[in-house]
Amino acid sequence: MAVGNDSSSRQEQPIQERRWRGVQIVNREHQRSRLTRHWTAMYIVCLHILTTISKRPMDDPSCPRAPLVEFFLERAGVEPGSPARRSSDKNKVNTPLGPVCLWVLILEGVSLSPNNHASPTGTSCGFTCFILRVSDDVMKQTMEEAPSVSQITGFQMASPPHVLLQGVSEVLSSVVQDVGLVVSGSSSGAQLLQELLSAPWLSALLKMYESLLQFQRLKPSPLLPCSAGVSHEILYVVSKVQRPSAEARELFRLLCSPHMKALLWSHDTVAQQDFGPVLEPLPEDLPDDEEAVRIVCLVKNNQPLGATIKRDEKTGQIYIARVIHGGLADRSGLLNAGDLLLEVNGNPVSGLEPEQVIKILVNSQGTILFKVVPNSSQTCSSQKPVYMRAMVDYCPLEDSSIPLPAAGVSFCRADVLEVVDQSDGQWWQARRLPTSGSCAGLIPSASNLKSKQREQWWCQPLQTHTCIKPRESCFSLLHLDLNTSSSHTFYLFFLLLTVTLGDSENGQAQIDDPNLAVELEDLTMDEADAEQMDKLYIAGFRKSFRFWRRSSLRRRRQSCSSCCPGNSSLATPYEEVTLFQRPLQDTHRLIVLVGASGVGVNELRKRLIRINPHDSSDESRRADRATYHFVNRELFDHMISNHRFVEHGEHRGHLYGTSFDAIEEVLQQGRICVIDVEPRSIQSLRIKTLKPFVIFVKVPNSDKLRETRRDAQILTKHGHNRTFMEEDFVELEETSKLIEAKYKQFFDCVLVNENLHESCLQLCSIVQRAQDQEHWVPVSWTREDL
Ligand SMILES: Nc1ncnc2c1ncn2[C@@H]1O[C@H](COP(=O)(O)OP(=O)(O)OP(=O)(O)O)[C@@H](O)[C@H]1O
Repeated sequence: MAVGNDSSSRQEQPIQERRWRGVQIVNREHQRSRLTRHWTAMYIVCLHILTTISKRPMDDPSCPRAPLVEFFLERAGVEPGSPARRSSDKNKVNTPLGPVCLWVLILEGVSLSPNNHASPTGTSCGFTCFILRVSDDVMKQTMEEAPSVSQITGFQMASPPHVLLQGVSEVLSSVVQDVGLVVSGSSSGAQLLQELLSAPWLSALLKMYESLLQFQRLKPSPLLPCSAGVSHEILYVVSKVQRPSAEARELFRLLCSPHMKALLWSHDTVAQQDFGPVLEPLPEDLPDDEEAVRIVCLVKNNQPLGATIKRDEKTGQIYIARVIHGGLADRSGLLNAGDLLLEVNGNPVSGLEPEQVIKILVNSQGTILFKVVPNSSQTCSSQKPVYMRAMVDYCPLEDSSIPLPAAGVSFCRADVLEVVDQSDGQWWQARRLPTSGSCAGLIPSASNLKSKQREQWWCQPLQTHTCIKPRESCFSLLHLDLNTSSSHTFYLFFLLLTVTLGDSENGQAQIDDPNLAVELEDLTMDEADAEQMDKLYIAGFRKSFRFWRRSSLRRRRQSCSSCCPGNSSLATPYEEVTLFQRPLQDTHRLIVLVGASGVGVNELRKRLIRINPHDSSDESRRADRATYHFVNRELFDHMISNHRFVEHGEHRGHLYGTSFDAIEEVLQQGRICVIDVEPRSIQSLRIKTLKPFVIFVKVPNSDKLRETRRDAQILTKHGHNRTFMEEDFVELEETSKLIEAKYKQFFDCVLVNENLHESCLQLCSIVQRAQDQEHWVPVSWTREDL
């Protein structure tokens, strides 16, 4: 250690003597006691300063510690940059520079261990307090009783024995011993002492001491934390101002308010806490294949844990089977599928049945501690959500195979599901839209759902298949066709109804699309035949077609498509969908109306046409007359075999149909095409080029139905109109229910036809929204490659 500047005498004199040469002159008794008092006073001054400022950071330029350290080191004869300045140097404490080093250590926030080992723990606060206390005792002794060196030496004996503080006592006693030695030694340092006492640094120190004492008096506690202390300082300063400004007064008022005081106090209290747990560093020689165990602590609240477990039947070990997206376990980010579960709340779980583990979990209160071995092959699953339209209904509570019924998501047909995880082949994780919470749930995967449906189908009691027609009726149908094939009266009836909407007749409805089309009906056949047919049949075609539909629907009421595993809902339990909004330059979406016969589909469509604002145009005139295409039987058959009909049928020997070509033609003209079809035809219309928007016209409740249709006319099975009877209402309600039950998954919108006028306005608005707003459509309609 380099000490002092006196290089010439350094060789001969012991370090101790050189260090304390300034006090070696004092050898008389009175001088000794005076000296002792002064040194003690200096100690007290310094220790007060240290106590006050020891909480301030060393690199704070406003902190007086740095110059203080410099000062003490200089006085001690330590050269700048010498090892003595490194406070963490353990060996410096017991050297003759002990007191200086002690100060330096304290100044730099270093505490001493009982073995005088300096360690940079930064917890010197209590330590300096102790010194202050001891120093007060010392001051009392020295100033009032003028104690001798030996008395001072003895203070450490009087101090409370405290193992942690012994090191401090020893250091202090060594200082006193040093002083005692130099005092008893022969020296002529009176002059030096005088210089020392009259030195400007000492007066500066005393001034600091006084200021600090004043500051100390302002503070409620010697360890007042920072911001509260600053606030007190400000208050003190403001209170001394003669004529405080309005801002100063406001500041004073604010700082005096109990809320602000409490806030600052809370801040300081929290800021002083050391919240981070100090963990042992990992041993460096840890083998690479060492299994790291993770301790996961979750606080149980009202929501479920959001994870399922499984047992490896071979090893008996319990694994996390899946973590539910958005659930408690998922949000913690600490539990993953495939993690090996070792303990739950200290209970080893290996070998237990999953039910037993669940019991432990259920019985746990508050905090649950898991000990897991993380799944090393865990791949970060960042699956993009996929949106699926449910084509079937599902209720987890009725499904005994679901791993966690409480985590199951129930859904009905037409619901859109946000599928967030498909990593498990059997159980996906999804949210039903619009979602109410962030937590996903379990739904059966498509393959799982299909196999469930198949199982269900096989379990059903054997039923007569109404879909299989007796041979006889097939022949009779054929007979009919053959009968009529010889004549020219085989007609293809293109029924296309398209409307242009705008100001309604009474000005209540408006759709600003001039392209919304009118009813379009064309007749194509030989001029002469066409003229003849026009006279004979046009008035009846529409009615006949409706009648055919009506009777065919009745025949199919007992459809067995639901009991056949090959039907569409079994083939695709989910349909992937995406949000789609028609680009302005694209053709309009086809509007499809479906509903039970007699519910008012025809009436609504007709009214839709009538509120067409372009009444001066050709289109409105054409709206009043049907347009038919007449073709010969050969072409009709050809079109059937090429699936060019949306639907086709026969009534009284005539063949009718609605063709795709005609629909596309209307759409290509930039018009909106509105058609009404049998519900079973919806599926054939669901193609990319048409992008149909399906509106289900539903019956109102029983009372309203009977009330509103009191004067309405219904088409009977004999083909004539009459007022509604009770049996018609019953049939209408039943059919409506059946259609909804069977085709709900295809409906984009449901319109309850209660009040005719209001329903019509609603329909206008729905048609407009279908064209202008975003809706879920099958992804296949939006993909370029398909
Ligand atoms: N909301 C309503 N209030 C009162 N009467 C209505 C309402 N909707 C329709 N009607 C009347 O009910 C009768 C049957 O309506 P419409 O002919 O439109 O039925 P439909 O569904 O087209 O049946 P079909 O296909 O068998 O012709 C008509 O007289 C019609 O005016």
